[in-house]
Amino acid sequence: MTDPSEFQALSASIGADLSIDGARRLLGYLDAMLDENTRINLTAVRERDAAVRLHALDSVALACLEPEGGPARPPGLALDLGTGNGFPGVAIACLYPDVRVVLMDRRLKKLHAIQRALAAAGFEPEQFEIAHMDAAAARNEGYRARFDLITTRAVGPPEAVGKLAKPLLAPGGRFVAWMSDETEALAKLKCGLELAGSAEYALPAPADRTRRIASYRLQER
Ligand SMILES: C[S@@+](CC[C@H](N)C(=O)[O-])C[C@H]1O[C@@H](n2cnc3c(N)ncnc32)[C@H](O)[C@@H]1O
Repeated sequence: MTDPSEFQALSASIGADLSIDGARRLLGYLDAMLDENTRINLTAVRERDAAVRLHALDSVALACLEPEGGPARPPGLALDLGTGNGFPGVAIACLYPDVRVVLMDRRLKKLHAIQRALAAAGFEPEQFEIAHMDAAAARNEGYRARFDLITTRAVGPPEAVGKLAKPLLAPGGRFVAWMSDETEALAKLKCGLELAGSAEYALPAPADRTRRIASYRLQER
């Protein structure tokens, strides 16, 4: 059973710098989310060791991008678009304790389950905002040009999700997408975002797979 110091070492092994407190908080959330998952379908990954790697470790890979492609400094306001089970949004809060994270999804039941898991794991509610909406409507709901960081994992192809994210990015903000190693990190997305950096990393057993994360910024004209 992976404990916080082991998880901190796993994070370091893929190039992600996570504090011991961040590791403790993230594993606490993972356990609470897996408990919620016994009642509402949040993830198909039910076994803890696999979930530690496929959800928690994969999410902290965000920090592998710094400083080139990711946030050069902790982002002020971040959005996890299509948060589902709370990953990678909750990991952003554990990597950057001063950041406020908007967890957005169109499925209310999932958002309620995330809220219960956050409370059970002892997170301060002020660090999060729960946004129940389709991301396509977010620009008209007060979220236009607001975010320093927008993450998306397992929601759709970067081209499609980038189109939803672009109007929500603040100047200088980054759109970060997770992909399998077979998916190419495109130099430009059709919506007008360009590649700022990418990283490849291997998730250890029992996950055993290579992953890629890519960061995009608004294209300069
Ligand atoms: C497969 S889950 C991914 C969950 C989590 N991000 C992860 O990496 O495990 C995809 C989630 O995206 C949400 N979603 C898909 N399209 C969306 C949209 N346009 N706006 C808001 N949420 C969306 C779905 O409701 C679902 O909860």
